[in-house]
Amino acid sequence: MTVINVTSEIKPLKKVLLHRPGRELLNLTPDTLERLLFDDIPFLKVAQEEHDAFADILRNEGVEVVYLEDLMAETLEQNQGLREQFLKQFIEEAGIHSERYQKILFDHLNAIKDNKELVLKTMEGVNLNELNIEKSNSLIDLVNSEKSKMVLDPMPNLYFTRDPFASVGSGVVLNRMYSQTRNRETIYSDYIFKYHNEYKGKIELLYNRDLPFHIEGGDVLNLNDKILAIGISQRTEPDAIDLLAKNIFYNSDCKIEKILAFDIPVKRAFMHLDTVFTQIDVDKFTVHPEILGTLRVFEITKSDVKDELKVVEIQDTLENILSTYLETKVDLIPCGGGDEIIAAREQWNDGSNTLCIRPGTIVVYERNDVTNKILEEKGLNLLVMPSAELSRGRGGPRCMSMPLIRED
Ligand SMILES: NC(=[NH2+])NCCC[C@H](N)C(=O)O
Repeated sequence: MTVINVTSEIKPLKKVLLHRPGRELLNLTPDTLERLLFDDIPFLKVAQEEHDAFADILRNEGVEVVYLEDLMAETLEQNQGLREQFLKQFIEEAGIHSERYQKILFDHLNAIKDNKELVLKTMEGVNLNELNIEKSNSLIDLVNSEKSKMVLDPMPNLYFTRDPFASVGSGVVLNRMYSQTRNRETIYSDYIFKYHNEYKGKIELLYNRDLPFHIEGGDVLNLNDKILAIGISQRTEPDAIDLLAKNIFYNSDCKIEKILAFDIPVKRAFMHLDTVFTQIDVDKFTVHPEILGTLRVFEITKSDVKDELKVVEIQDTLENILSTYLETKVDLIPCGGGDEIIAAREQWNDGSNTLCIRPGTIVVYERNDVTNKILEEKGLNLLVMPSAELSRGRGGPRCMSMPLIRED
């Protein structure tokens, strides 16, 4: 049975991984926004309603929706010994190194018997005021005079399931993330792929969270079964692409023969390649107009020498590059119709970050009405989702979804 199969951005979507935003969003504060990569504090109740509407849109289109929190809870359910290992690793990676606090946190979390509740709690984070700490005379306790303070950070970016790993063919690029705050997110996928009954022993890992260089799923686009596009961005280092390419070409069964590495500006509005363009039909993309000039792209293939790569630099427009590699003339539809103010505004709210369900049918945020109108005029079938709160995390429908299976 196929458990992962993604060889395109547009072939009919069959199964997708989401995370319903939870109480982790309640632990965002103005002081932590920047570190936790948010721009504002979403209203949880409405964010959840919007997210449920997203999931319903997908189900109505015949897509099977699975949730990260359920898969992780099932993983713990199926492997009774794993809970202790998971919690210890989780606490350590959260930066708790004092033995005493490790034990306090372990006992606190381990007391939650229901596995799903436990998983949700790890996502939410732990406040000092929940812990029954007898004040000792230790320096740490004396200095910690606050009453309400997060001792285990929340993971508010989890609802962007696009980023911790990427499905490529029947394999998985399991990422090392750019930021400390997101790196713990990949523990869940690591456990699911290694230990969940449905996945264990069946998934080839093309990259690994232990590797030193960072790469994120928002930068990985499956152009077709042979060509992968990857952004060189704030989130993805060239060194990671180099390692991934060598793994793919020389140490895996992956069918990818060519990687196109797109050099994009290192700034927040461009954080991943999928904030700059997404494919919406066989020959159509939505794009950020700022990327329409000449681009630098590196074509990476196998070299004649084993374990080495052949890299060729290309300088051309996005339109020419995509047309050449997809072997069809492509139409790039600029976000906001090309008007600079509208484009900047709608881009900020992920106007060019759409999720394609099948060629020509895409999920978009309601708030980007200028871009949406243009897309409709171009003949696209838009599935419009509410977006007032979810968009505050700076990610759109593509960021909020990880395809597990697309039809061939
Ligand atoms: N694939 C994406 N574009 N993801 C958007 C992620 C947004 C998230 N707040 C971050 O900064 O990491």
